[in-house]
Amino acid sequence: MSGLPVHTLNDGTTLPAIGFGTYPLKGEECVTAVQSAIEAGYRLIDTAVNYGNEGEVGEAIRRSGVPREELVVTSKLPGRAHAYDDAVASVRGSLDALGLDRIDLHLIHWPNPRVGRYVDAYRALVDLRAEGLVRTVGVSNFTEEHLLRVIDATGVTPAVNQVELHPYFPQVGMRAVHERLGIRTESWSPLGKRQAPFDEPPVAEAAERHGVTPGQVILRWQLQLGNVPVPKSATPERQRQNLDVLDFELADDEVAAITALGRPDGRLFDGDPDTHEEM
Ligand SMILES: NC(=O)C1=CN([C@@H]2O[C@H](COP(=O)(O)OP(=O)(O)OC[C@H]3O[C@@H](n4cnc5c(N)ncnc54)[C@H](OP(=O)(O)O)[C@@H]3O)[C@@H](O)[C@H]2O)C=CC1
Ligand SMILES: O=C(O)C(=O)[C@@H](O)[C@H](O)C(=O)CO
Repeated sequence: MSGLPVHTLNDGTTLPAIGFGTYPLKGEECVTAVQSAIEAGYRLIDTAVNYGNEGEVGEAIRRSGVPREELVVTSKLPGRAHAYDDAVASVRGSLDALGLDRIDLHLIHWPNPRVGRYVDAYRALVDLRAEGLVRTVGVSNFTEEHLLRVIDATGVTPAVNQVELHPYFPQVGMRAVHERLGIRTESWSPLGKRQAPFDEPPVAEAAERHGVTPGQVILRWQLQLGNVPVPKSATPERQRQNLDVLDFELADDEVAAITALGRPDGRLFDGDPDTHEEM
Protein backbone atom coordinates (compact mmCIF):
# COMPACT_ATOMS: atom_id res chain seq x y z
CA MET A 1 0.00 0.00 0.00
CA SER A 2 1.13 3.55 -0.62
CA GLY A 3 0.36 4.85 2.87
CA LEU A 4 -1.60 7.85 1.57
CA PRO A 5 -4.50 8.89 3.83
CA VAL A 6 -7.96 8.12 2.46
CA HIS A 7 -11.41 9.70 2.75
CA THR A 8 -14.49 7.58 3.34
CA LEU A 9 -17.17 8.55 0.82
CA ASN A 10 -20.93 8.71 1.35
CA ASP A 11 -21.33 5.20 -0.12
CA GLY A 12 -18.80 3.70 2.32
CA THR A 13 -15.98 3.33 -0.24
CA THR A 14 -12.66 5.13 0.14
CA LEU A 15 -10.76 7.64 -1.95
CA PRO A 16 -7.04 8.41 -1.59
CA ALA A 17 -6.35 11.97 -0.45
CA ILE A 18 -4.42 12.79 -3.66
CA GLY A 19 -4.88 11.43 -7.19
CA PHE A 20 -3.05 11.54 -10.50
CA GLY A 21 -4.46 13.48 -13.47
CA THR A 22 -3.79 12.13 -16.95
CA TYR A 23 -5.00 14.83 -19.36
CA PRO A 24 -3.53 15.42 -22.00
CA LEU A 25 -1.13 12.46 -21.76
CA LYS A 26 -1.34 9.96 -24.63
CA GLY A 27 0.53 7.03 -26.10
CA GLU A 28 3.74 5.71 -24.61
CA GLU A 29 4.29 8.99 -22.72
CA CYS A 30 1.00 8.33 -20.93
CA VAL A 31 1.79 4.68 -20.13
CA THR A 32 5.20 5.66 -18.75
CA ALA A 33 3.84 8.57 -16.74
CA VAL A 34 1.00 6.58 -15.15
CA GLN A 35 3.37 3.71 -14.42
CA SER A 36 5.86 6.02 -12.70
CA ALA A 37 3.01 7.70 -10.81
CA ILE A 38 1.82 4.35 -9.47
CA GLU A 39 5.41 3.50 -8.58
CA ALA A 40 5.67 6.82 -6.72
CA GLY A 41 2.61 5.85 -4.65
CA TYR A 42 -0.46 7.25 -6.43
CA ARG A 43 -3.42 4.94 -6.10
CA LEU A 44 -6.16 7.19 -7.57
CA ILE A 45 -5.90 7.60 -11.36
CA ASP A 46 -8.09 10.10 -13.22
CA THR A 47 -8.93 9.44 -16.87
CA ALA A 48 -11.94 10.09 -19.16
CA VAL A 49 -13.38 8.89 -22.44
CA ASN A 50 -12.60 12.31 -23.88
CA TYR A 51 -8.90 12.08 -22.92
CA GLY A 52 -8.53 9.21 -25.41
CA ASN A 53 -6.09 7.49 -23.05
CA GLU A 54 -8.12 4.86 -21.18
CA GLY A 55 -6.21 2.15 -23.08
CA GLU A 56 -2.88 3.59 -21.97
CA VAL A 57 -4.07 3.89 -18.35
CA GLY A 58 -5.15 0.22 -18.40
CA GLU A 59 -1.80 -0.79 -19.85
CA ALA A 60 0.10 1.14 -17.16
CA ILE A 61 -1.99 -0.52 -14.45
CA ARG A 62 -1.18 -3.96 -15.84
CA ARG A 63 2.53 -3.12 -16.17
CA SER A 64 2.67 -1.70 -12.63
CA GLY A 65 2.10 -5.05 -10.94
CA VAL A 66 0.18 -3.27 -8.15
CA PRO A 67 -2.82 -5.36 -7.04
CA ARG A 68 -5.97 -4.13 -8.77
CA GLU A 69 -7.87 -3.71 -5.49
CA GLU A 70 -5.34 -1.12 -4.30
CA LEU A 71 -6.18 1.22 -7.20
CA VAL A 72 -9.08 3.60 -7.58
CA VAL A 73 -9.63 4.11 -11.30
CA THR A 74 -11.81 7.05 -12.30
CA SER A 75 -13.28 7.62 -15.73
CA LYS A 76 -15.86 10.06 -17.08
CA LEU A 77 -18.89 9.91 -19.30
CA PRO A 78 -18.78 12.37 -22.23
CA GLY A 79 -21.60 14.77 -23.07
CA ARG A 80 -22.50 12.91 -26.27
CA ALA A 81 -23.45 9.83 -24.19
CA HIS A 82 -26.02 11.27 -21.80
CA ALA A 83 -29.02 9.36 -23.20
CA TYR A 84 -29.57 6.31 -20.93
CA ASP A 85 -28.60 3.61 -23.45
CA ASP A 86 -25.66 5.65 -24.72
CA ALA A 87 -24.40 6.06 -21.16
CA VAL A 88 -24.53 2.32 -20.56
CA ALA A 89 -22.69 1.69 -23.85
CA SER A 90 -20.09 4.35 -22.99
CA VAL A 91 -19.29 2.80 -19.61
CA ARG A 92 -19.00 -0.64 -21.25
CA GLY A 93 -16.64 0.95 -23.80
CA SER A 94 -14.54 2.43 -20.99
CA LEU A 95 -14.31 -0.99 -19.32
CA ASP A 96 -13.15 -2.52 -22.61
CA ALA A 97 -10.62 0.23 -23.25
CA LEU A 98 -9.25 0.03 -19.70
CA GLY A 99 -9.27 -3.78 -19.76
CA LEU A 100 -11.03 -3.82 -16.38
CA ASP A 101 -14.20 -5.48 -15.16
CA ARG A 102 -15.13 -2.57 -12.90
CA ILE A 103 -14.57 1.19 -12.84
CA ASP A 104 -14.10 2.36 -9.27
CA LEU A 105 -15.44 5.88 -9.72
CA HIS A 106 -17.40 6.99 -12.75
CA LEU A 107 -18.25 10.66 -13.19
CA ILE A 108 -20.52 12.56 -15.55
CA HIS A 109 -17.84 14.77 -17.10
CA TRP A 110 -19.88 17.94 -17.67
CA PRO A 111 -23.61 18.51 -17.07
CA ASN A 112 -24.20 20.05 -20.53
CA PRO A 113 -27.43 21.65 -19.28
CA ARG A 114 -28.49 22.81 -22.75
CA VAL A 115 -28.63 19.14 -23.81
CA GLY A 116 -30.61 18.53 -20.62
CA ARG A 117 -30.06 14.76 -20.24
CA TYR A 118 -27.66 14.54 -17.31
CA VAL A 119 -30.40 13.02 -15.11
CA ASP A 120 -30.77 10.13 -17.61
CA ALA A 121 -27.01 9.68 -17.59
CA TYR A 122 -26.97 9.65 -13.79
CA ARG A 123 -29.74 7.01 -13.67
CA ALA A 124 -27.63 4.84 -15.96
CA LEU A 125 -24.61 5.14 -13.66
CA VAL A 126 -26.74 4.26 -10.62
CA ASP A 127 -28.04 1.16 -12.45
CA LEU A 128 -24.53 0.18 -13.52
CA ARG A 129 -23.49 0.44 -9.89
CA ALA A 130 -26.22 -2.06 -8.99
CA GLU A 131 -24.79 -4.38 -11.67
CA GLY A 132 -21.30 -4.03 -10.18
CA LEU A 133 -19.72 -2.45 -13.27
CA VAL A 134 -19.23 0.86 -11.46
CA ARG A 135 -18.33 0.95 -7.78
CA THR A 136 -18.98 4.60 -6.97
CA VAL A 137 -21.11 7.14 -8.81
CA GLY A 138 -20.03 10.75 -9.03
CA VAL A 139 -20.23 13.87 -11.16
CA SER A 140 -17.97 16.63 -12.38
CA ASN A 141 -18.57 20.31 -12.97
CA PHE A 142 -22.04 20.16 -11.39
CA THR A 143 -23.57 23.24 -9.79
CA GLU A 144 -25.85 23.07 -6.75
CA GLU A 145 -28.88 23.00 -9.05
CA HIS A 146 -27.53 20.05 -11.05
CA LEU A 147 -26.67 18.17 -7.85
CA LEU A 148 -30.12 18.68 -6.36
CA ARG A 149 -31.80 17.52 -9.57
CA VAL A 150 -29.98 14.17 -9.72
CA ILE A 151 -30.46 13.59 -5.98
CA ASP A 152 -34.15 14.40 -6.26
CA ALA A 153 -34.61 12.12 -9.28
CA THR A 154 -32.78 9.07 -7.93
CA GLY A 155 -32.43 9.39 -4.16
CA VAL A 156 -28.68 8.79 -4.65
CA THR A 157 -26.27 11.56 -3.70
CA PRO A 158 -23.12 11.65 -5.86
CA ALA A 159 -20.13 10.60 -3.77
CA VAL A 160 -17.82 13.09 -5.52
CA ASN A 161 -18.08 16.31 -7.52
CA GLN A 162 -14.86 17.05 -9.40
CA VAL A 163 -14.68 20.80 -10.03
CA GLU A 164 -12.17 23.40 -11.13
CA LEU A 165 -10.44 24.40 -7.90
CA HIS A 166 -7.15 26.23 -7.38
CA PRO A 167 -6.06 29.35 -5.48
CA TYR A 168 -7.47 31.75 -8.09
CA PHE A 169 -10.77 29.83 -8.05
CA PRO A 170 -11.20 28.30 -4.58
CA GLN A 171 -14.88 27.41 -4.98
CA VAL A 172 -15.83 28.58 -1.48
CA GLY A 173 -19.54 28.35 -2.30
CA MET A 174 -19.47 24.91 -3.92
CA ARG A 175 -17.33 23.49 -1.10
CA ALA A 176 -20.02 24.59 1.37
CA VAL A 177 -22.71 22.95 -0.81
CA HIS A 178 -20.69 19.72 -0.89
CA GLU A 179 -20.19 19.84 2.87
CA ARG A 180 -23.94 20.22 3.39
CA LEU A 181 -24.83 17.38 1.00
CA GLY A 182 -22.06 14.97 2.06
CA ILE A 183 -20.20 15.10 -1.26
CA ARG A 184 -16.38 14.92 -1.45
CA THR A 185 -14.80 17.75 -3.44
CA GLU A 186 -12.21 16.73 -6.01
CA SER A 187 -10.08 19.51 -7.49
CA TRP A 188 -9.20 19.63 -11.18
CA SER A 189 -6.30 21.77 -12.32
CA PRO A 190 -5.43 21.80 -8.60
CA LEU A 191 -2.15 23.65 -9.10
CA GLY A 192 -3.69 26.20 -11.44
CA LYS A 193 -2.18 24.62 -14.56
CA ARG A 194 -0.73 27.30 -16.87
CA GLN A 195 -1.68 30.10 -14.47
CA ALA A 196 -0.24 28.44 -11.37
CA PRO A 197 0.15 31.19 -8.74
CA PHE A 198 3.62 30.05 -7.69
CA ASP A 199 4.90 33.64 -7.36
CA GLU A 200 1.99 35.01 -5.35
CA PRO A 201 3.32 36.12 -1.92
CA PRO A 202 1.01 33.88 0.19
CA VAL A 203 2.25 30.85 -1.77
CA ALA A 204 5.90 31.81 -2.28
CA GLU A 205 6.37 33.00 1.32
CA ALA A 206 4.76 29.86 2.79
CA ALA A 207 7.06 27.76 0.58
CA GLU A 208 10.06 29.65 1.95
CA ARG A 209 8.89 29.30 5.57
CA HIS A 210 8.22 25.55 5.31
CA GLY A 211 11.18 24.70 3.08
CA VAL A 212 9.00 23.23 0.32
CA THR A 213 8.10 24.20 -3.24
CA PRO A 214 5.18 26.49 -4.18
CA GLY A 215 3.45 23.51 -5.81
CA GLN A 216 3.65 21.61 -2.54
CA VAL A 217 2.16 24.58 -0.67
CA ILE A 218 -0.81 24.65 -3.04
CA LEU A 219 -1.40 20.91 -2.75
CA ARG A 220 -1.10 21.08 1.04
CA TRP A 221 -3.68 23.90 0.99
CA GLN A 222 -5.97 21.59 -1.00
CA LEU A 223 -5.54 18.79 1.55
CA GLN A 224 -6.16 21.04 4.54
CA LEU A 225 -9.43 22.19 2.94
CA GLY A 226 -10.43 18.52 2.60
CA ASN A 227 -10.25 18.55 -1.20
CA VAL A 228 -8.85 15.65 -3.22
CA PRO A 229 -6.50 17.19 -5.81
CA VAL A 230 -5.60 15.28 -8.99
CA PRO A 231 -2.39 17.00 -10.18
CA LYS A 232 -0.95 15.94 -13.53
CA SER A 233 2.74 15.71 -14.16
CA ALA A 234 4.65 13.89 -16.86
CA THR A 235 7.81 14.22 -14.76
CA PRO A 236 8.64 11.53 -12.17
CA GLU A 237 10.38 14.06 -9.91
CA ARG A 238 7.31 16.35 -9.85
CA GLN A 239 5.00 13.38 -9.42
CA ARG A 240 6.91 12.44 -6.25
CA GLN A 241 7.03 16.06 -5.08
CA ASN A 242 3.26 16.40 -5.50
CA LEU A 243 2.69 13.41 -3.20
CA ASP A 244 5.24 14.56 -0.65
CA VAL A 245 2.95 16.99 1.16
CA LEU A 246 2.13 15.13 4.34
CA ASP A 247 5.06 16.21 6.53
CA PHE A 248 4.30 19.89 7.00
CA GLU A 249 1.24 21.85 8.00
CA LEU A 250 0.08 25.32 6.96
CA ALA A 251 -1.17 27.62 9.71
CA ASP A 252 -4.81 28.70 9.51
CA ASP A 253 -3.78 32.19 8.42
CA GLU A 254 -1.60 30.75 5.64
CA VAL A 255 -4.55 28.69 4.37
CA ALA A 256 -6.81 31.75 4.54
CA ALA A 257 -4.29 33.95 2.67
CA ILE A 258 -4.12 31.45 -0.20
CA THR A 259 -7.91 31.16 -0.35
CA ALA A 260 -8.04 34.97 -0.49
CA LEU A 261 -6.24 34.84 -3.88
CA GLY A 262 -9.59 33.75 -5.32
CA ARG A 263 -11.23 36.12 -7.78
CA PRO A 264 -14.52 36.06 -9.69
CA ASP A 265 -12.75 35.76 -13.06
CA GLY A 266 -10.32 33.15 -11.74
CA ARG A 267 -11.41 30.28 -14.00
CA LEU A 268 -8.71 28.96 -16.34
CA PHE A 269 -10.98 29.12 -19.38
CA ASP A 270 -14.64 29.65 -20.11
CA GLY A 271 -15.61 26.60 -18.05
CA ASP A 272 -18.82 27.81 -16.41
CA PRO A 273 -20.84 24.58 -16.06
CA ASP A 274 -24.09 26.45 -16.72
CA THR A 275 -22.92 27.38 -20.21
CA HIS A 276 -19.88 25.26 -21.12
CA GLU A 277 -20.81 22.38 -23.41
CA GLU A 278 -18.31 19.57 -23.85
CA MET A 279 -19.51 16.64 -25.94
N1 LIG B 1 -13.28 17.14 -14.81
C1 LIG B 1 -12.82 18.06 -15.62
O1 LIG B 1 -13.57 18.75 -16.32
C2 LIG B 1 -11.36 18.30 -15.71
C3 LIG B 1 -10.49 17.39 -15.15
N2 LIG B 1 -9.13 17.58 -15.21
C4 LIG B 1 -8.27 16.58 -14.52
O2 LIG B 1 -7.41 17.26 -13.64
C5 LIG B 1 -6.06 16.87 -13.90
C6 LIG B 1 -5.09 17.96 -13.48
O3 LIG B 1 -5.41 19.18 -14.10
P1 LIG B 1 -4.44 19.95 -15.09
O4 LIG B 1 -5.30 20.79 -15.95
O5 LIG B 1 -3.50 19.01 -15.72
O6 LIG B 1 -3.69 20.98 -14.15
P2 LIG B 1 -2.61 20.90 -12.95
O7 LIG B 1 -2.98 21.98 -12.03
O8 LIG B 1 -2.49 19.51 -12.45
O9 LIG B 1 -1.30 21.35 -13.68
C7 LIG B 1 -0.58 20.54 -14.56
C8 LIG B 1 0.61 21.34 -15.09
O10 LIG B 1 1.46 21.69 -13.99
C9 LIG B 1 2.78 21.16 -14.19
N3 LIG B 1 3.22 20.68 -12.87
C10 LIG B 1 2.83 19.56 -12.24
N4 LIG B 1 3.41 19.46 -11.03
C11 LIG B 1 4.20 20.55 -10.90
C12 LIG B 1 5.06 21.01 -9.87
N5 LIG B 1 5.22 20.32 -8.74
N6 LIG B 1 5.73 22.18 -10.07
C13 LIG B 1 5.56 22.87 -11.24
N7 LIG B 1 4.76 22.48 -12.23
C14 LIG B 1 4.08 21.34 -12.06
C15 LIG B 1 2.63 20.07 -15.22
O11 LIG B 1 3.78 19.99 -16.02
P3 LIG B 1 4.62 18.62 -16.23
O12 LIG B 1 3.66 17.57 -16.70
O13 LIG B 1 5.61 19.00 -17.25
O14 LIG B 1 5.22 18.31 -14.88
C16 LIG B 1 1.45 20.56 -16.06
O15 LIG B 1 1.89 21.48 -17.03
C17 LIG B 1 -6.09 16.57 -15.38
O16 LIG B 1 -4.94 15.86 -15.78
C18 LIG B 1 -7.37 15.81 -15.51
O17 LIG B 1 -7.18 14.47 -15.05
C19 LIG B 1 -8.60 18.70 -15.80
C20 LIG B 1 -9.43 19.63 -16.41
C21 LIG B 1 -10.87 19.50 -16.42
O1 LIG C 1 -9.53 17.89 -18.98
C1 LIG C 1 -10.77 17.78 -18.86
O2 LIG C 1 -11.32 16.98 -18.13
C2 LIG C 1 -11.60 18.65 -19.63
O3 LIG C 1 -12.79 18.72 -19.48
C3 LIG C 1 -10.84 19.41 -20.64
O4 LIG C 1 -11.25 19.06 -21.92
C4 LIG C 1 -11.02 20.86 -20.43
O5 LIG C 1 -12.34 21.14 -20.66
C5 LIG C 1 -10.11 21.61 -21.31
O6 LIG C 1 -8.91 21.48 -21.16
C6 LIG C 1 -10.68 22.51 -22.31
O7 LIG C 1 -9.66 23.27 -22.86
